[in-house]
Amino acid sequence: MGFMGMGELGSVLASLMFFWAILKDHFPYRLRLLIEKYIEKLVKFVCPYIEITFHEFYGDEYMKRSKAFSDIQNYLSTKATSQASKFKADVVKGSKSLILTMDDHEEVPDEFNGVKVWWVLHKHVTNSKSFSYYPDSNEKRYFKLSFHKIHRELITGSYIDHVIKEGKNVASTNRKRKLYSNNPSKDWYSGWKNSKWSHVFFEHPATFETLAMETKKKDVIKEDLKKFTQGKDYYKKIGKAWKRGYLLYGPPGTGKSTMIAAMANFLNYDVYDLELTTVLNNTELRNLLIETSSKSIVVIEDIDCSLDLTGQRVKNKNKVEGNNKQKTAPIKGKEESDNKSSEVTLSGLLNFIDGLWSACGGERIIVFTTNHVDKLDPALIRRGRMDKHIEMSYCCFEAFKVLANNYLNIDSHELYAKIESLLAEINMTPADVAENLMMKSDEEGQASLNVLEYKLGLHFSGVPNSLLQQNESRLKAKQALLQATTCPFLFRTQSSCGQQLFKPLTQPFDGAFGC
Ligand SMILES: Nc1ncnc2c1ncn2[C@@H]1O[C@H](COP(=O)(O)OP(=O)(O)OP(=O)(O)O)[C@@H](O)[C@H]1O
Ligand SMILES: [Mg+2]
Repeated sequence: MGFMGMGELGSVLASLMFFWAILKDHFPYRLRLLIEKYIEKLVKFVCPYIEITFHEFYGDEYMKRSKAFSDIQNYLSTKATSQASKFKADVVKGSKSLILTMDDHEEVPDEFNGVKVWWVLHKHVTNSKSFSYYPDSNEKRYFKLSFHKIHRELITGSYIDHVIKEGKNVASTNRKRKLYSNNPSKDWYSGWKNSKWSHVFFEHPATFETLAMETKKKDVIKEDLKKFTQGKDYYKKIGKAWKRGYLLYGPPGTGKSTMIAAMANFLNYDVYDLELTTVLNNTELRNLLIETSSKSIVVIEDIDCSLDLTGQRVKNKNKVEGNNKQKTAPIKGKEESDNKSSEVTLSGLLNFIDGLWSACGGERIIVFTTNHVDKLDPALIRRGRMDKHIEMSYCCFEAFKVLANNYLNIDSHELYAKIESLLAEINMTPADVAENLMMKSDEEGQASLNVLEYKLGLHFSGVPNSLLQQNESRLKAKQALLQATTCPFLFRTQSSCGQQLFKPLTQPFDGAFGC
């Protein structure tokens, strides 16, 4: 017999209970207890279903919201949309979108390993006059899970765990991610709460799809990240802390910071942007890192600039040898006005990377970026500390195609062959290419009104200074490339407008080159 078939019996019992609730005060106390005992037995006998309740709050005065309740709520929000007919829409703080949850008393069925269960959200209103910190303490909500008693083991053993785990997953994909930056230690205890990190919501749009890089290289990185996130048991088995270090290196404008944003978006992790120049010593560093949460990327940008990592060991050695009690000041040009020098050392950083900090569990990725990989102490970047070294290099043709697709929405163009050969010849960063392909929105607006203005909108940002130092033939090649990369923009604009608003430029203007 299905659960719904039990419905009639259930309603008979419910009516019985209803009348009992009205009449019970007229019965003597002992008789009342006896009747209640038999009613309970009767219910158990005719109804082979078990019910488990999960209350929203627990505790008497200092009520705490139950984590299990919110996990179940999240889990059921995915089921409710396909199964229930009445919903409640909620804007949950820190969540990306509106969350649909089942309405009160709405029943949502679910199935697990072929076993059917039913969830209902109930509301219980009490007339209690007791004082509580919870504003709506007279209204108590709880989920009721019903299932056949022959499945007791399966449901209590694995189904509830499954619900809680899935609920947590839903919460983590729904929540808005955060970008944290470390505060100077003098501000840590100034407010009413501990504030080592301050945060904003992380809304960087970069993804691996929009990242200009060879597809193969991107796939390797994505695979590596995926393996890491799924590797909890593996890391436990081999006795290593669950962390992974990446070193991104390459010239400015090759997409190192963009790659970090793409990683964070891919993994759905928070980002901790650690500014080492404001960290005074290793203890502060440790305190900061201990407060990072699991599922996060800790980023230290431009390590070669923020710490004199190469010289640190030598300096320390000199200090010991010369018995010099003076403090080393490894950070270059830092906080002179503050009159405090940072004592963060290479070994402090290494110890943390090596796993003392990671002992507080949770999956963490640490990313270092640098423009000068050759400047770094080999001890810092040896394998095992930085598990993966990723070179971000100048724009290759494949990367150019990604950018052209992002910015101009085109997959091919007659100029592509020319661009390909030019890119093989000269070094141009993806940032340079992107700048040339980008429509400047202000000018774009005016463009629809005035063709001449529109032409100015095509004006790309001049020739970089570094070019002037290059020899003449390379300069020419670069100019030709700038010209070629800009042309698809002209062509696209013509076709998308449906009519020829303007002819492709024939005259160079403002140092730029016409097609
Ligand atoms: N590989 C890339 N894919 C897509 N866009 C890129 C790429 N590289 C650079 N860009 C564009 O150039 C801009 C600058 O790139 P980004 O800040 O990531 O460079 P960087 O390598 O971190 O430079 P720096 O070393 O100066 O910090 C980005 O906003 C992005 O629009
Ligand atoms: Mg950067």
